[in-house]
Amino acid sequence: KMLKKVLTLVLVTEPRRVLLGLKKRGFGEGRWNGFGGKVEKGETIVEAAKRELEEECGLVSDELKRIGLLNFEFVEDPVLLEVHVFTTSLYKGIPTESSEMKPEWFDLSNIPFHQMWPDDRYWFPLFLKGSKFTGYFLFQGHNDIIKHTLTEVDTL
Ligand SMILES: CNc1cc(N2CCOCC2)nc(N)n1
Repeated sequence: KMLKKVLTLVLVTEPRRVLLGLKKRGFGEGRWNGFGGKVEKGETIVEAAKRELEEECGLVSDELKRIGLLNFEFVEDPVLLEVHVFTTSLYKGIPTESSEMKPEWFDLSNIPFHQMWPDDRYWFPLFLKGSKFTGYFLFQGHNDIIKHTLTEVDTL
């Protein structure tokens, strides 16, 4: 039976831009991504998403919208990652570099997919057009997707 790790991912948007952070260490180091991480004991998934957003880039948001549920498996690792994806355009604060992330705004026509997790090429277009989605990605290492499913859904 697979061990499951519940994680969060928050994408902050402005009309023609999305805020991404360059991961400075640890899992996904060197890749641009939304903000997020682990769900601690005693907090809900949304509370964890809000906490990680503030810890990683200094933004506070009261209104996170659930847009996706992604499951990641790695051939050589028994832990399944269950990533809850959120987005918001309502926030307070200025994006600020942290020990974990260096934040930068990207024009929607210039997303740095070559420097992101490879699965993002699949689901980012659904996120950008406002769809909700569920997906599964089987990785070999951290760069190769050997199998995936991705479905647009009406409700998560
Ligand atoms: C494996 N592919 C992933 C993983 C991931 N994250 C895992 C760690 O927590 C934050 C989100 N995020 C993306 N875009 N792709």
